[in-house]
Amino acid sequence: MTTRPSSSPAIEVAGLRKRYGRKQAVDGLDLSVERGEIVAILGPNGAGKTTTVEILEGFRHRDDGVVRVLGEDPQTADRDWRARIGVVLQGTNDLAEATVAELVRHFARYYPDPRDPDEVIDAVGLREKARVRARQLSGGQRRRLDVALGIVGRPELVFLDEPTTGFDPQARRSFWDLVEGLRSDGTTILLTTHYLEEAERLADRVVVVADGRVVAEGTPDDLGGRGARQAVVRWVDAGGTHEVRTDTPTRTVTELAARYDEIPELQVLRPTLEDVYLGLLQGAGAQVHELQEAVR
Ligand SMILES: Nc1ncnc2c1ncn2[C@@H]1O[C@H](COP(=O)(O)OP(=O)(O)OP(=O)(O)O)[C@@H](O)[C@H]1O
Repeated sequence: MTTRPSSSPAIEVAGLRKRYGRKQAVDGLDLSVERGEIVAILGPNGAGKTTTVEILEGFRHRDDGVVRVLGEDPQTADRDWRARIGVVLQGTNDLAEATVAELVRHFARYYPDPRDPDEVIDAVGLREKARVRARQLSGGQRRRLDVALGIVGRPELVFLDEPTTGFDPQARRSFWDLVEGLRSDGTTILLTTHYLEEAERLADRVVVVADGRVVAEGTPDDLGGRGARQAVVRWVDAGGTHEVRTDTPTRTVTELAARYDEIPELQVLRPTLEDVYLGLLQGAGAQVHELQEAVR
């Protein structure tokens, strides 16, 4: 095993490609994740997120591109490497007869320096269910068990593919607290999600993927570039509806207040991450369309 300085990125991907038959699922994807960083991959259904994550986990072979995960190529990495990675598998069906506590303890034994299984069960909110068989858990509880099994080995890097799908709002919030806890332990996390609120709450950086490529990236506040989150001041008078985009909405409103006794139908709106994200996808769709037109 080659050892690399721990200052090298946790994940480095350049020009990643993967095709299934005629479907180009991943089409020249570049990605870098620093140690200790939490990165969220957002993208519509079929964008190539799961394929990318499975390649990084070493479960799928790529067609092309360079991939380094904790300094190793996942395609050829050994068991020591695998012990440093936390993979949250979806459904442990073959072990469904075992209880939650048995499963977490069993998985812990595979690792050289595992977390305390009871603490992990507490952290994922399954203390009350510790003696319950896996097959008797609800969908959301099952998912939390999957997460427990993914983190009990104290991995340096955790992959979470749509971790809170099927969670009720309370379970989602406690899961977010769990991820915050992993962050403070210095764990690097790559997660995919369809919940913008989840990305906004957890991620240091958001990467938007569409058609197998990165179309935008940035912190949740900066995504879409300067201006994407500018406030919109809107009001209506005899001349119709007026809109001003501005970084200084207070100043705009103060100026308007001098003009009107009461500013008619005043609204100050700030685009959410969701607005920015949907705008980016529209932009990406338009670019792909132009490309297809150009090829015809
Ligand atoms: N094993 C497979 N065989 C053939 N096509 C596949 C296979 N896995 C994925 N695909 C196709 O590749 C594309 C990318 O799929 P992928 O699951 O990576 O997307 P995703 O971004 O994770 O989507 P979702 O948000 O729905 O989970 C899709 O068009 C999908 O239908």
